[in-house]
Amino acid sequence: MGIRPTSEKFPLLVILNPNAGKKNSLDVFTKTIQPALQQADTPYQFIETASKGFAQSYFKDNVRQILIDLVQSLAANPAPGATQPSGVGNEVEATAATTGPPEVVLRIMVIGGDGTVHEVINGVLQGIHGSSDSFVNDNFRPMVELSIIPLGTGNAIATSQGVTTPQAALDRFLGGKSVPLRVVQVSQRDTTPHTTSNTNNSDNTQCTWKPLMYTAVVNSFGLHCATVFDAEGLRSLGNVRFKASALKNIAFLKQYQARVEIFGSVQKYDRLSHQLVTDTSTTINATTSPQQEQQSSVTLTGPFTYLMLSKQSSLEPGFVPTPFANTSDDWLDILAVQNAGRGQILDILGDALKEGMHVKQHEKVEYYKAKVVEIETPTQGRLCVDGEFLDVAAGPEGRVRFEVVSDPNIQLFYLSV
Ligand SMILES: Nc1ncnc2c1ncn2[C@@H]1O[C@H](COP(=O)(O)OP(=O)(O)OP(=O)(O)O)[C@@H](O)[C@H]1O
Repeated sequence: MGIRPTSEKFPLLVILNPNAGKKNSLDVFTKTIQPALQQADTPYQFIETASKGFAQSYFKDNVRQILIDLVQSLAANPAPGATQPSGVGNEVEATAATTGPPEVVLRIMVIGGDGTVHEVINGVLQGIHGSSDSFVNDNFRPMVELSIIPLGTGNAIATSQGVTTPQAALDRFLGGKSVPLRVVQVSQRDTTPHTTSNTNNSDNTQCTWKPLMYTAVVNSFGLHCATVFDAEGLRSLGNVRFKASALKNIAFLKQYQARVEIFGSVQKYDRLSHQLVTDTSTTINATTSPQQEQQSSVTLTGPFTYLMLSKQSSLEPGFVPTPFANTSDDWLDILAVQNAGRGQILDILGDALKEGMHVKQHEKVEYYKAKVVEIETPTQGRLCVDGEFLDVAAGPEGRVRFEVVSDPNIQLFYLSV
């Protein structure tokens, strides 16, 4: 995919999905974003996605060269007082980086929705770590700063930061402030005996995990997953497609069989004190034995009506299913509703539309903050992972693991706020 920025074009890459949301992103870019960038004297390279998967492939194929160009450009023209960037892989000779980490910031403006952001994140990480020689390490660790212009349907990441219009997002970008954007690794049980050192022993046998992708928004099972799945086929309805799909799935409400296990540290929402309470018996510390680490701290046996594992508090303006979720913390927020009837789930979702009242009010709502969660379904099941779908095999071999990543070589992302 030919286009990539050259050093004189830095510091900004703009990637635009013309198919997102109301399909007006190109228009908004031309009328609002482009003039503002020109006025702010911000040079940029523009990339328009041509199809689903384009953004991911683009970054997978090009991010290495993009970073090399950026490092060379910074080395040739260092900002006054800036730390010199050190080398990337073998291509760039290490420069005299003697104090502090290299300050290499790759800025990417994403014009579209959460699906496009998901592709950018996964493409960047595949490009950096996909080949045998990952070139990001303690000596070279760039920041990847995302500025999201919310022109998708839900825009969960931007909405969770209180940004609901392109102009507000543009103002945040121009303001230059950013916070960490933490991602969740999604892995599936690897039944072939070899590879990763990432082990867990949830059923008392040695188990390895095959990383599948990273998510930054929401993973779900049950009603929410079915709603997103059916809404894909209703794209022609525009933004009301989620409501139409949700109503259909509530009318024909199903309960979804699964077993959910939370490992390690857990906080649970306590409806009496109205706060999150840490279960100290689950806290992992120096005295925790490997056996204790491998036992689940919480097990939910279902059946589930609604199950959501989220890094964002809001999925669209006003809809706040996981009100304590924080883009920048290292927790994964879990909303679990087991075996609820139609009236109960309507009440719960109605209150989630009132800025997250459901957590305070409904006995059927369980709310946790966790680090590692595993899901297993007794029959073939479907998970929604940032708007994509993962069909999982029945039983232990289809088990899926969600883990907020602590590896600094993965946690490269920042968000303009
Ligand atoms: N040029 C294109 N043509 C068709 N689909 C595209 C194109 N570029 C990207 N896509 C796909 O469009 C899908 C929807 O994009 P995106 O998520 O950005 O918008 P959305 O679904 O409207 O918003 P949100 O995810 O915030 O609800 C993504 O799966 C993305 O891969």
